[in-house]
Amino acid sequence: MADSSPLYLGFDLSTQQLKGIAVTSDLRVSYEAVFDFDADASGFDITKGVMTNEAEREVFAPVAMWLQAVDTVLQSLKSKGIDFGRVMGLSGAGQQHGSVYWNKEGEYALKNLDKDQTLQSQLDGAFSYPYSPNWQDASTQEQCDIFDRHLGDEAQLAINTGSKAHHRFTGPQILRFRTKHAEEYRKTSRISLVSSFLASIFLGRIAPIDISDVCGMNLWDVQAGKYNEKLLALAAGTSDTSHLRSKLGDIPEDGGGSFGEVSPYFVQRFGFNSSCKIIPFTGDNPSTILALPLRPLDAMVSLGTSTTFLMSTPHYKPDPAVHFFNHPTTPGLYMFMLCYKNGGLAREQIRDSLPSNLPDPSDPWSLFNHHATHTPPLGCPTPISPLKLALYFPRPEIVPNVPAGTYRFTYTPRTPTTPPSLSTTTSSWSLPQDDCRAILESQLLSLRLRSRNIVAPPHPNPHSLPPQPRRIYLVGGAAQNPAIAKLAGEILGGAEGVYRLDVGGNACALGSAYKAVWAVERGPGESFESLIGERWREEEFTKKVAEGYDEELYREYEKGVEALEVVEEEVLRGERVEVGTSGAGQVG
Ligand SMILES: Nc1ncnc2c1ncn2[C@@H]1O[C@H](COP(=O)(O)OP(=O)(O)O)[C@@H](O)[C@H]1O
Ligand SMILES: O=C(CO)[C@@H](O)[C@H](O)COP(=O)(O)O
Repeated sequence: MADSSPLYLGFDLSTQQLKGIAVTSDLRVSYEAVFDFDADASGFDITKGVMTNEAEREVFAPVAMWLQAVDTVLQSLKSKGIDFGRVMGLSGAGQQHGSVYWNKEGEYALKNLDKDQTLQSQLDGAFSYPYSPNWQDASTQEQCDIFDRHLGDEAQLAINTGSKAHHRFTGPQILRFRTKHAEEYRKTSRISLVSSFLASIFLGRIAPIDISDVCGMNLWDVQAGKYNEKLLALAAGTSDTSHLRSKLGDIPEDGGGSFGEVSPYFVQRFGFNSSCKIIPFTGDNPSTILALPLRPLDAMVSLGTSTTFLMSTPHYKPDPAVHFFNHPTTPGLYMFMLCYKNGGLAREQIRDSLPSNLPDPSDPWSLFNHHATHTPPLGCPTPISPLKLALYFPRPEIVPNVPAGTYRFTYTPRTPTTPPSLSTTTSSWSLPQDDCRAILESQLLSLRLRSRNIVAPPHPNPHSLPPQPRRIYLVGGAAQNPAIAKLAGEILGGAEGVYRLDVGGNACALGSAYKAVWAVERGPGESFESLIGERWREEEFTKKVAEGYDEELYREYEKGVEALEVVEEEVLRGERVEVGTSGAGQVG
């Protein structure tokens, strides 16, 4: 007899792919499909999922490509045998901050889709602007300066909206769009985030922006739970904010409340159950923390195109160096985040600079990993050698906010009798092999430096350990890499070890599918943590991939944290630094 038990779908519209995943009520993955933009999209001049205009530091993606991806991922799930009639709820996630500009005709077209035609062919003209600014965009420094000043200073903006102004945040992006593309802005009837854009496609009308993802705009007053009128007026260019407000729409507070049933287009074209509920789609990072019942002091490190460090916390401690968002499901909780632009692609660049003879021809990372694990910590062959530390930023970085470049240093830590010294000479470096450990170290040391306050446990510290996460969960493409897992434990600690989510697929899409399970099956007042926590099987769904805290190494890396602070100050000062995009010898 055919299986008629419920299924729940989750999607992840990230930088390089659209992923779809189906899970059962007991949280097991039953179907998965991926559409890789570079490999599978046709008709778009993209690289790594995006287009660029270097002159203006713009990075953007064609919206029509995402429509092509939705059709294809659904076809692919169907060809794998999924019965969409079993799907009782669906949710999803989008790369954060990106905005989609709809026109009036688009809103009409969305409500009147013909089952015999593709989404792309029917919605190609639905947008007043065909591109979505990508989170890697760095074109809005001028607008960020204005945003940071608007409430007083960047600390005040962070207190109000959870973050200081960032290039990629939607408020500064809308301000630039309104002035640079005035005619397109005038023709814009609605503005979606990437997450609410994807929800709109499934809903057949414009879906509201989600309560967590709205915090990635520099427009939402997190504690007041409403748009900040002054910031809205700044983005709108007028004290009458009603037009921008209606373009953005209202924000429902309940991350689990249904928007309504799936659009008839999907019922007729793919055989969806007409009572399948559309659950608010959130940002890819908020969705990632829903891939497991994360406890306070557990941390997730997402190693995708970007690197993000994520925690769920009841404490709102905004600061210009970090981000706070509303938690996607649970009022009273927040998501703490650090985000770096130069994650996976920067690591790939170093991997690709190595000779091509791999120790394991089936693993393109094998030589990189060999060097990363056979180079001593901080590149120090003896306890008295200077440390090697470098920043690798093929794109302008977020934290610290510095231009693209490779910045290599040697550093001698302070002693009781001598001051520290920093040098830009790289004569002691063996290149490119020393870069392999150095890139992982500087990326992880930055996470340690900036999460110090948030991982500090309440007193008294039960383990008497230095501040560090309890468990570290690695997710994203590079979570498969054993060298990265090992160094994550050595540098970040992890009192209970380093784990990888082992449910298959992709944590972000999985988190969305779990959100749909919770939203549809929850009892009155039942929290996400409680429902998912009861069905979760930690031993089966996760795998320990590294030991975590090692007292000696952890202490050793305190020198690395000290060195990183000095190096970042130096690079921010920019006095002795020549900026380039790759290669050795670009520093002073
Ligand atoms: N074994 C590996 N070691 C290191 N990096 C890897 C490995 N496998 C995949 N990656 C990296 O993962 C990245 C893609 O991760 P993914 O989470 O799918 O990205 P996104 O969600 O940003 O599209 C790629 O940039 C690739 O370099
Ligand atoms: O900008 C951020 C978070 O603030 C990024 O994390 C994006 O949300 C996209 O991430 P990936 O495509 O790497 O998953």
